[in-house]
Amino acid sequence: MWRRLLLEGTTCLLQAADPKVLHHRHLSSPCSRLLTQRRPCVLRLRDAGFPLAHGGTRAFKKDANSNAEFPASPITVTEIKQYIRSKDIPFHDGYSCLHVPSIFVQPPARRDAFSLFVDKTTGQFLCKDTLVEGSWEDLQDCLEVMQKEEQDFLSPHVLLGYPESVEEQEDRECELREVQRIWSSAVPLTDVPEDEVQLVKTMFQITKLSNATLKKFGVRLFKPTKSLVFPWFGGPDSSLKGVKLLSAQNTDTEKVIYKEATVPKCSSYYNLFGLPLVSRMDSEVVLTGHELDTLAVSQATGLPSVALPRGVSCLPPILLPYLEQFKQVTLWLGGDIRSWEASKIFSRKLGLRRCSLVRPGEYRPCPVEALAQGKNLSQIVKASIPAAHKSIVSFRQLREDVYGELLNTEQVAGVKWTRFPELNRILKGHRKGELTVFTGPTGSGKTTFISELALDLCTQGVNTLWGSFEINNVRLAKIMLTQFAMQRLEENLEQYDFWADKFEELPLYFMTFHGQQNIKTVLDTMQHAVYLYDINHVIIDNLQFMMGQENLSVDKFAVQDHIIGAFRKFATNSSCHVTLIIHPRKEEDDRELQTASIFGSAKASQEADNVLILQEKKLVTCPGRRSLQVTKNRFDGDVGIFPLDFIKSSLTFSAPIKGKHKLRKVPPTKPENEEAEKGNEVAKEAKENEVAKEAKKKKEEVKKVKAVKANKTMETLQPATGK
Ligand SMILES: Nc1ncnc2c1ncn2[C@@H]1O[C@H](COP(=O)(O)OP(=O)(O)OP(=O)(O)O)[C@@H](O)[C@H]1O
Repeated sequence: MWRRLLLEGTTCLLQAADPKVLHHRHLSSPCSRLLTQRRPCVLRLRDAGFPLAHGGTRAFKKDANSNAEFPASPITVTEIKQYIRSKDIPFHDGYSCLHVPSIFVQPPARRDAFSLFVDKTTGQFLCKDTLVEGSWEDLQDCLEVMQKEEQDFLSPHVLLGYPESVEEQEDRECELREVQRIWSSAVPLTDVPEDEVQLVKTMFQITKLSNATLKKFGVRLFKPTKSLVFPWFGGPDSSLKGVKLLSAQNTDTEKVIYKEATVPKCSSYYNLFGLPLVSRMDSEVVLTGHELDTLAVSQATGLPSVALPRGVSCLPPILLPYLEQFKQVTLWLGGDIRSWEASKIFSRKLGLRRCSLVRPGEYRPCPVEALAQGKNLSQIVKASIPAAHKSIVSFRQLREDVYGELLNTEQVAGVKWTRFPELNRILKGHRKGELTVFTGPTGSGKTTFISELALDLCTQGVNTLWGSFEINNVRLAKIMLTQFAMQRLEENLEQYDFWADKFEELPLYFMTFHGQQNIKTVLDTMQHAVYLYDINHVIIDNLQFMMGQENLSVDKFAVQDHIIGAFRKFATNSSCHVTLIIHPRKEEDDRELQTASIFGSAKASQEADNVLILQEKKLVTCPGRRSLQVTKNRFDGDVGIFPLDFIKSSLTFSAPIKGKHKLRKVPPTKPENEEAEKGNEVAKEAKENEVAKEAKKKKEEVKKVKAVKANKTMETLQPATGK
C-alpha cells in the first residue's frame, strides 16, 4: 500500500506494504486492466479507493472493499502491544481492539478518552473522535513522525490518500445529493395520516410496531416507491451519510418478501442502524441482521439494539470499534440456519466470551416475526446460549443442534447451484467448512468449469476468494465476466460497463499471487480474508503451485500431504469451504480418471469431503465431451456422473440439452476408509459400463456421420464441432 504522510506540508513519507487480496472491482475499469499487469501499480490502484466508516471527512473515493490492506507480514496482537508499549503509550485490552488515547486529538482532551481503536487481528486503526483511519503501517508512521518531530499530537489531516479523480468526486457528490433528495422527499411517519400508516404496516407485516418506535428510530416513508427509509447518521456531527430503502412484496405464501436498496451502494454502506440511540453507558446490545428486527427488539425488550448493514452476509471489521463498549452482545441475526452459522462466525470476531447467540427454531423466529407472533422477546434474549463452548460436550448440549439439522435438512445441505441442478442432486449443495478436491486432465477446462461453479455460488451471496496461481487475475476475471454476462463481450464492448457494474457488486476477491507460493503465506492471506470479508469459499488453482517452495529434500508426496492437511484444517477451523484443484497423475490417454488418479498419495481423497473429476472423452474428430463425476460425497454418500455441454461463446458448461443426457447415479462407495480405492470399485464398474455404452453410442454416431458425409458434397466436409 502506498500512503502519503504529510506533516505541515513539508515531511513526505512513502511507504509500500504488500496487499495480497484484490477486490475484483479493481480489475474492472479499463485503466486497472492495464495497471494490474505491474505489481506496484496494483498497490497504488488499491489505495485509490479508501473508505471511511461512519462518514469520515477524507476526500477519498469510498470503497468498502479496498479498506482492508494486508500488512507486509501478518501482525500478531503481541507485536502490536509490544510496539505500543515501546512508545510509552497506555492502552486498554478490549474485545476485538486495543484502545489507546487518540494521537489526533490535542491533549488534555484525549487524556481519559481512549478513542483510537487498533484492530487486534490486522492492526488497522480508527479514531472515533476524528474518524481518521488507516493501516497498522500508517499508525507506526504517525507515531514515528510524532516522536521525531517531538509533537504530542498530529493533525487529523496528516494522512492523505491520493486525490480523487474528477469522475470519482462527481460520483460522490451525486451520491450525497441522491441521499439528501430521498431523505427530504420521504415523509416522517408522524406526518402520514393514520389510516395510511396502518396500510403500510400491514404491507410490511409490522402491525405490532408502534408509531413511537418508528419515530424514535427516525423511519420515514418514501411514497413514490412505497418504501420505508432508514437513515444513516454518522460522524462527529451526526450528519446524514446514507439511506436504506426497504420495499415489501406480498406473496401467495403469506410471507412478505423484502427488497432493499442503499445509497451509497451496499459495498460502501457502513451503517450500524440504531447506534445513535445507544448511550455511552450501555454495556449490553442485541445485534440483529435487519433494521426491522432492531425496531422489534428495542420496542419489546427496551434493550439497546443495532442492525448490521448487510445482514448476515458480513461483519466488516471497521464496525468493530463501535461495538467495543458492550460487555454483553446477543446475536439474534434471523430465524434460519444461515443466520445461525453467521452468528457463530461473527461471535469469533466480536470475542466469544462476551457473545451469546439466539438459536433459530420454531419458537425463535427472527425478532420482527417473533413480535408479530406475540412471543416474549425478552425471554428469547435471556435464553440465548453462550458462544464460547467447551471442548467436551454432552449430547444434552448437542440435542438442539441435532434437532435443528433434522428440522432444516434443505438448509443444512447448503447453497444450491442455479446452473448445475445435477450437482445439487448428487452433492445436495455447497456447505461451509468442507474441502473439495477437483481434478481433470490437463487443459480439459478445470479452471473454466470451477470458475463458473464458484460464480454461481457467488451470485447467491457466497463470499468468494480466488487463489489463481496459474492464470493471472485479469484473465480469470475476464472468464468469469464472460460467464456472468453469458456472452462474448469482445463483440459487444458497448455492454462492457453494464456488465462490469453488476459484476463489481459481487462479493468476489482475488489473491494477488502468481506462480509458486509458500503455503504459509497463502494460508495467512486466506485467514485475513476470512476475517475481513467473511469469505465462505476459497478456490486454489492449483495445489502444484505450492509445492515448489517447500523443502525439496523432503519426499514430494509428504509435502503434498502436509499442504492438503493444512487446507483441511483451515476449512474446518474457519468454517470456510475450500476447493482445491489438483493435477492428475499421468494416465493413459484413453482411460478415464478415478479417485486414485489424483496426483500424490491417497491423502487428498481421504481428507476431502468431496472429490470431483472433470472427465474428458478423447476423440480424434472433435474436442472430447466432458462429464463431471462425483466420486466422493461425505455429506450423504451419493456419487454419480453427468455430462456437461460447453458453450464456447459464454465459456459456460451449464444447460446440457434436456432429455439428451440423464443424470446417472452410481451406488455410494466408502471412500473415507483406507481402502478408498477398493471402495470405489462399484463406482468404477458402473463407470466402465457407462464408458462401454458411450463408446458404442459414439461408434454409431461416427457411422452416421460417415454416412452423411459420404452423401454430401465436398464443401460440407467441415470438421465436427463436437456439439
Ligand atoms: N469443454 C470444453 N471444450 C472445449 N474447450 C474447452 C472446454 N472447456 C474449456 N475449454 C477451453 O480450453 C482452454 C483451457 O481451459 P482451462 O484453462 O479451463 O483448462 P485447465 O484444465 O484448467 O488447464 P490446466 O490443466 O492447464 O490447468 C480454454 O481456452 C477454455 O476456454
